[in-house]
Amino acid sequence: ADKLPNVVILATGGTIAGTGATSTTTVGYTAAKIGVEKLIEAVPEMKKVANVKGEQVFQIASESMTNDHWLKLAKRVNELLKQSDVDGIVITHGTDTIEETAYFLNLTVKSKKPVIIVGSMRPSTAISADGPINLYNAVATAGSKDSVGRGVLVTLNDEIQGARDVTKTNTMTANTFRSPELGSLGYIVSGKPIFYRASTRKNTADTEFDVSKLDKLPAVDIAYGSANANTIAIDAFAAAGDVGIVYAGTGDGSLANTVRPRLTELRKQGLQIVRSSRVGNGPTIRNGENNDDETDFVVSDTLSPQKARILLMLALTKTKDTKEIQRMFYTY
Ligand SMILES: NC(=O)CC[C@H](N)C(=O)O
Repeated sequence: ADKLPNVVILATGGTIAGTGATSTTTVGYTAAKIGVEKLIEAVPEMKKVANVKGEQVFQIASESMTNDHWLKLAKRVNELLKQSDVDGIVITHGTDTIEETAYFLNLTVKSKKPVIIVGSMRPSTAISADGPINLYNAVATAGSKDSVGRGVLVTLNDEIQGARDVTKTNTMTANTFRSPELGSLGYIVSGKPIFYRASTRKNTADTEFDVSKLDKLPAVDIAYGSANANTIAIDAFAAAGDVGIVYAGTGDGSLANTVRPRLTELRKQGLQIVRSSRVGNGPTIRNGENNDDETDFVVSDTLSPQKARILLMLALTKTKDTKEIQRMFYTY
């Protein structure tokens, strides 16, 4: 018989480690309560698909995830994946920012070995809690040779999503994770991942980013467009010393005539401006709703504002050149 793969579970908190007052409490529970050993004990079936070890890296609700947490996590993942006795990693995580951590690691993990991020929508104490099956599926996926070289994956609800395109689409339901338009990558059927597609964008071992020597990331924030838009938020970001702003514009990243001149001015002062969209689907197109060559802005392509923030931070660790940064947004 084949030897079982070695999978390390890095626990960070979230609802998967949450507890509610009663078995019918599915909203209004407390996230990030249960430790990694308890999570592992709750799913003895995992031992049939992998040798599992656990590490508690943080114990937080994922809305409180920071750049510093990401740097620490990426460094630990890279350390572990260098070990010949580690075949794959599972990260348990709150669902609110799972897609951001997944994309950050998709750009900063320097290995083709599987990295799977998993969470749950119901706390561990709920009837039909989704955490245990999600964790089992994640461990099976992390231990599978079929998962090698596919970038960081998010697995919930028997589905496999790619880090670049996945997003939380529903505040409450178990099937909240989708990759709208561009599609999920596959399913997990009775503990076996089955892949149907892959993103054409570069990831993990094939990226140009290296955070191993960084202890901080460039300051980048997101401003949100709407009717009656003003410059209060972007002025504050600039005053606070941000080096980049992602503007979640309306439609195809369109900018109100009350906003465009100020963004253009900030670009001249050296801030990097990425034009993205609040719509959630479709590309923000270069020289579409704005003359980006003239204003010297970058467009986010199909990245959501929250993922554009991540790529802009990493891009700014390498270059300040707009053309180069735009190339990165078409590469990752
Ligand atoms: N379903 C969840 O995991 C949400 C709980 C919490 N807000 C978090 O993201 O950690």
